[in-house]
Amino acid sequence: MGKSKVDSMRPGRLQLRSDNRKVKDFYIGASDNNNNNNNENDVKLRRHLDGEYPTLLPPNMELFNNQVAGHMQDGINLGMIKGKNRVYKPITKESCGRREIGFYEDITNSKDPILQELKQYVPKYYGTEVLTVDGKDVNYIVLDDVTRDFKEPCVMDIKIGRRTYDPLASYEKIIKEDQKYHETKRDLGFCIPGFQVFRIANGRISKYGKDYGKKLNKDTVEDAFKIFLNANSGVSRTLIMQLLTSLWRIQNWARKQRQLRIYSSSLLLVYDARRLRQNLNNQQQPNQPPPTNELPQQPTLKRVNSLNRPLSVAFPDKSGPSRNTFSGLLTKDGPILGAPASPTRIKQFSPLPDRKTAPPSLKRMHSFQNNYDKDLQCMKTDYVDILDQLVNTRTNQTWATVKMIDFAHVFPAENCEPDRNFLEGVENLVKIFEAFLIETDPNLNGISWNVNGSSGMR
Ligand SMILES: Nc1ncnc2c1ncn2[C@@H]1O[C@H](COP(=O)(O)OP(=O)(O)OP(=O)(O)O)[C@@H](O)[C@H]1O
Ligand SMILES: O=P(O)(O)O[C@@H]1[C@H](O)[C@H](O)[C@@H](OP(=O)(O)O)[C@H](OP(=O)(O)O)[C@H]1O
Repeated sequence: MGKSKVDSMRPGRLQLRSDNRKVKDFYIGASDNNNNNNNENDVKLRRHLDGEYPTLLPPNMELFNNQVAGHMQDGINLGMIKGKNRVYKPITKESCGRREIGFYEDITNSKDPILQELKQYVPKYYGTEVLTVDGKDVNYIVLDDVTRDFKEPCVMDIKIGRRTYDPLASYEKIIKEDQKYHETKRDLGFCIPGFQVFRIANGRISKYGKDYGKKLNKDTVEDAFKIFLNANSGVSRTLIMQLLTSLWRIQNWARKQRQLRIYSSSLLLVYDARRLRQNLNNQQQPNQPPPTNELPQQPTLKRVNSLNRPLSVAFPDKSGPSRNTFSGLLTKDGPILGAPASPTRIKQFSPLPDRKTAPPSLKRMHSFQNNYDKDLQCMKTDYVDILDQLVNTRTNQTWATVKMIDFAHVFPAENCEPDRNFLEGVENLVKIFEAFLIETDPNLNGISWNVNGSSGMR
């Protein structure tokens, strides 16, 4: 397929345009296909490993610690940089940069409903910016940091597709790509180039790189997911359900879309281990009676942790479309997405106290004024607590989500078929997470996950 054919514009189709903001001076990494200066790179790498190659970044910028895959800042390649709440992705290959910028700008401006829906599944795009790094001007794509709200961000990069090269790939590139992550790509249509997890037990971070991912196969991949989900500290069906809800939406979109071919892009699974820890702690202490010195009938917040309640209690994704909320109906072909559900709260509230049926403590008589002030103070504290939790409920309801990233190899479709290469990977991923949900449903078969991540009978 010729380049002009691939890049040609079609009415009503995604148009991949060239970027008119020129990069002043490309910083070419060692992994660039056109790059032959290996000696120079070896020297740079050695200097970097010896600590002699500090990266000079613009003020208020730092290397992005939560990057789990892709080209990393290592003295040879440029990696992701972080500014306030945003990440900066360097453009090191002109064609990849042009396609990725074209992709983000097209979905930003498009009126096509499919592309508009897609916006909800990708990080918000803030255009491009030239930054001076190590004395060189580099063009960066600026995106919302998907981990920005998380205290202990657990991040997994899952590269989608059995085929991870685009229609313009050279023969060498095709061979190189086909040899990597061979088993998981062949059997599952995706691979795991990297992930990081904050351990619930000790708060320490563990990072798993591409060497780990390249050894995985269809059986061991489950262990990788269980490590990522912190399964050895307990199973949070809330966590699985939140991730699955995002995955279902992406799957639903991928089943509908006909205009794009998405090669070598990733799904980024993210969650906050801090919130998982709270969730697991609450699960361990369900329905604890209130301390005896508390007012009876005090307004209480009951956290509903169990996912045994109807699946219609979907977890709305902050960025998710209300149109595509999970209807609660799960068929053999997957979930049915339906009309907007009424806003769902993870927490449920018991009725406010009926102060007319006042508890004994309210009837103390020695000083009306004294009692009144204390009671008022007590009520205020109660309501501040409720308000606080209500606010948190509204703003931080979702603490796990999935975003689509890396669009350097997106091409317009040449026929009206779905993108089977992309869809197949997403569907297999969904199946794995659905199986986790079923495996851990105490009402269905009483199976729980044991410490090393595999499942076993209780
Ligand atoms: N918007 C984002 N928010 C948070 N982290 C992100 C975001 N985009 C990318 N990342 C992090 O950076 C990593 C690399 O991103 P990306 O795949 O876009 O880069 P890349 O260098 O093109 O990768 P590759 O070498 O696979 O082509 C991801 O695995 C993820 O950890
Ligand atoms: O997971 P790995 O083993 O790091 O493999 C890399 C990964 O496939 C990247 O997507 C690719 O960059 P592009 O998407 O830009 O092609 C890079 O190609 P490269 O070596 O040609 O940079 C590969 O090396």
